[in-house]
Amino acid sequence: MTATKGLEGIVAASSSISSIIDGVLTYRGINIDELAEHATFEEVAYLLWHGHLPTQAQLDGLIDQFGQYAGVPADVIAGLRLYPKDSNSMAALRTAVSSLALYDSEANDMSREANIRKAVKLQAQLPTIVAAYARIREGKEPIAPKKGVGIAHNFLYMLTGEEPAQVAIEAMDKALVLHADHELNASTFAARVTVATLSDIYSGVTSAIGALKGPLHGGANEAVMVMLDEIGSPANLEPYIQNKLDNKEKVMGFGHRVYKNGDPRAKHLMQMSRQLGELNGDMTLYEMSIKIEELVTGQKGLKPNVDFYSASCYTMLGIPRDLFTPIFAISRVSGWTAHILEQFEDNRLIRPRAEYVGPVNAHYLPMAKRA
Ligand SMILES: CC(=O)SCCNC(=O)CCNC(=O)[C@H](O)C(C)(C)COP(=O)(O)OP(=O)(O)OC[C@H]1O[C@@H](n2cnc3c(N)ncnc32)[C@H](O)[C@@H]1OP(=O)(O)O
Ligand SMILES: O=C([O-])CC(=O)C(=O)O
Repeated sequence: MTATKGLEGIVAASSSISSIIDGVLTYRGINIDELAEHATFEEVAYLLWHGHLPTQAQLDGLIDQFGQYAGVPADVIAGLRLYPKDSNSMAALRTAVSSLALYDSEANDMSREANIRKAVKLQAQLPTIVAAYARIREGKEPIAPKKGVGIAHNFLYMLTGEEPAQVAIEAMDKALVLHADHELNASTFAARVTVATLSDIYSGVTSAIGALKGPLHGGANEAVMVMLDEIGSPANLEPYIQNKLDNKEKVMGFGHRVYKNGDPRAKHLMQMSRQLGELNGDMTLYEMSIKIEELVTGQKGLKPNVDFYSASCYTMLGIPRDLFTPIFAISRVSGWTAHILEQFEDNRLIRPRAEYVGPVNAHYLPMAKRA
């Protein structure tokens, strides 16, 4: 038995949710470029869960359900108030999502109907939790969700307490569409491994949030902004990046396990970054990002991934950098739950083998004989 480090190239599940074939990403067979152009996030969530785009009535029904479920149990909000104010925002989200199960009477109901309902609940409640935690740690009161508006609109509203500009809603909505699913990425795999033991959907999503948090995965979007902040001004950019490249340090937001010729989502985020810069009348972050891409791609051949331009976009939308990865989770919970539902449909325990490289023929030593 020989291990493949990082399971590179291993096909570990069959799925009909999203595909990456020859560098083209589709959700249920629809090219991401078409969805980024035309679809709302609510349509995409429906598509991922049900396998087809919703009719108007189905879409209205889903938005109604989001309105019905977006409130978070008072005890979960009370819990957020107890977390240390400087908690990592993904750790706070992971803890709060895990606690949601305690207040859901159907948390352990494994029927498909209950699981679909819980997927919709989780999708509705994650934005409420992220916005509430962001406000609580600043000493502000959480804002109750609105009914009848989309996830992007509601999230921005709950974060600021103000009616968001249409352009901000559209940008956030497109970002959510672009992040919704991505085949067997690490967090989705974590979710599938967890529920393949026939554990519940809350456990699966909690595992997924833990996996998304890391800087080699979703946490890279925050790390990109840390890097842009460290660079500070365009004059420092070239020496900063050159130093990283010379020292073989990773430049966050570049490279990908599957895409070697570029991530098809990055161009949409790059365009959004440019447009937001134009609207704000400040092109600094966009131009710095373009320059970093020129240097890293020019010298290493590495292309930006989904996390690179999302960092400048979210910053230009006025979002604090440690909410970038929680926003990724707000979108990806649609994909995680679609994969959990798919796993339950044809489940088998996921239990690979390890190549043993430890000592052999070792023996128990009495305490007195140990060094
Ligand atoms: C939503 C997402 O999860 S998208 C990915 C987000 N993560 C990041 O942006 C973090 C930065 N990128 C990386 O760490 C990697 O490219 C990953 C984790 C995305 C993919 O990792 P892997 O497929 O395991 O590639 P691996 O890390 O082995 O890299 C292969 C080579 O490219 C180099 N490399 C890969 N990414 C980068 C990078 N961002 N900057 C500099 N060098 C890099 C590695 O150092 C390695 O070089 P070597 O062969 O000389 O040792
Ligand atoms: O697929 C991956 O490995 C990471 C990624 O881009 C995503 O999860 O969106």
